[in-house]
Amino acid sequence: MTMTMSENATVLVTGGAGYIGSHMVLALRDRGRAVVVLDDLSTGRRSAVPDGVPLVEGDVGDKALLADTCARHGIGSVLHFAGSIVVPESVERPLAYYRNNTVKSHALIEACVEAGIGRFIFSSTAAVYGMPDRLPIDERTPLMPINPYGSSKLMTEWMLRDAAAAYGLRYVALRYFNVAGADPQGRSGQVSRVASHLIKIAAQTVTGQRAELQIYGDDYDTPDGTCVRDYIHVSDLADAHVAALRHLEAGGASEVLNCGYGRGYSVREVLAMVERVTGRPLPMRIGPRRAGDPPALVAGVERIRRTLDWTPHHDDLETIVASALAWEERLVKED
Ligand SMILES: NC(=O)c1ccc[n+]([C@@H]2O[C@H](COP(=O)([O-])OP(=O)(O)OC[C@H]3O[C@@H](n4cnc5c(N)ncnc54)[C@H](O)[C@@H]3O)[C@@H](O)[C@H]2O)c1
Ligand SMILES: O=c1ccn([C@@H]2O[C@H](COP(=O)(O)OP(=O)(O)O[C@H]3O[C@H](CO)[C@@H](O)[C@H](O)[C@H]3O)[C@@H](O)[C@H]2O)c(=O)[nH]1
Repeated sequence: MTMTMSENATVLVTGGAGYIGSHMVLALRDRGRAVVVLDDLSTGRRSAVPDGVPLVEGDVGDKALLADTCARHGIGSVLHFAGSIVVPESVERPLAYYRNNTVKSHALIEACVEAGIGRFIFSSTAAVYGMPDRLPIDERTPLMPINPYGSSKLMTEWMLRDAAAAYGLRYVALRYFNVAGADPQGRSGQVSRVASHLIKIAAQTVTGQRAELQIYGDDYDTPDGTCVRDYIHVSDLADAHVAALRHLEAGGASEVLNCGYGRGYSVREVLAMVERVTGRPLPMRIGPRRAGDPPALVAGVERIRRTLDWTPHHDDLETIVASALAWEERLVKED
């Protein structure tokens, strides 16, 4: 397949040494695209950036570095993953979250406008919806984040909306639901030890790094009393970004799109799958509810299916869980 001019331009992936960003780099490289990573390695790892991919080690809020990087590498599109992601930490340190997620995104968007970079893809989150009472959650659902993390992301969506109107930038904001799993070829996965995500914690428990797992509440108004989430495989999520990039490169309009499968699994269902994959009981107990957990979050996916040429390939809880466990086992062996 021949590439168009815009497909020849290098893609800047901020946060490309992190969990989702590293899968993004793989997805782009697998398609022969030129990629540069900008990451301060605060939670990411140098080893997550494949050989041959330039890593600019620095801060996404550093405008001089951004201008230099964009000019030096001939950047045509920016995929913005860099940020702080731990919801309870955002409650304790809100200003740090607004600085890292909102203020630094402002610097990046401004640098793109100044450099004439017209395509931008942003990692947003289902946390912008807060506690919606109707499922599935479509993109017209009122935006009422209930924590600074969600607010910091929503403010970035708004900056993009307004910058697009004023300066002609085109963007896609993808509101991820629950991202999980690892590269099917075992090239990357979730590396951070300070994990709060259910499937990562289950994998740490299976590999003996934790004695047991706690279910945060079994008295929710859901079929089995535990919270329901829409788990999307990280490689399908990366492919959705590739589709979003193609959409923008083909001249498509700015879009805000949910990114999930449109199906929910309860915490108990996820843990039962972990037990099925390992063939062993998982040490667990019921604990109190975790503050700020909505009972159920399931993506309305009509808009993304209509807008992007995106076909998920790993829409299967067993695949998600098995790939996360395989990655965790590999991490433990390496240590
Ligand atoms: N993991 C999820 O379930 C989930 C859900 C919704 C949205 N998101 C969003 O996806 C993005 C990636 O999340 P992740 O799970 O890969 O997290 P991660 O912590 O693994 O990756 C974030 C990366 O950004 C880098 N970074 C952070 N601040 C930076 C800065 N100021 N300058 C340069 N680099 C910086 C980190 O070193 C890390 O490599 C985030 O923006 C997050 O808000 C994640
Ligand atoms: O040890 C654990 C960890 C989690 N859970 C539960 O598992 C569910 C999923 O939790 P988690 O994996 O932490 O994800 P969420 O809290 O749903 O948040 C994720 O998904 C959101 C979008 O849905 C994103 O905005 C967030 O960034 C991302 O962390 C929740 O009901 C938790 O209470 C447990 O019961 N025990």
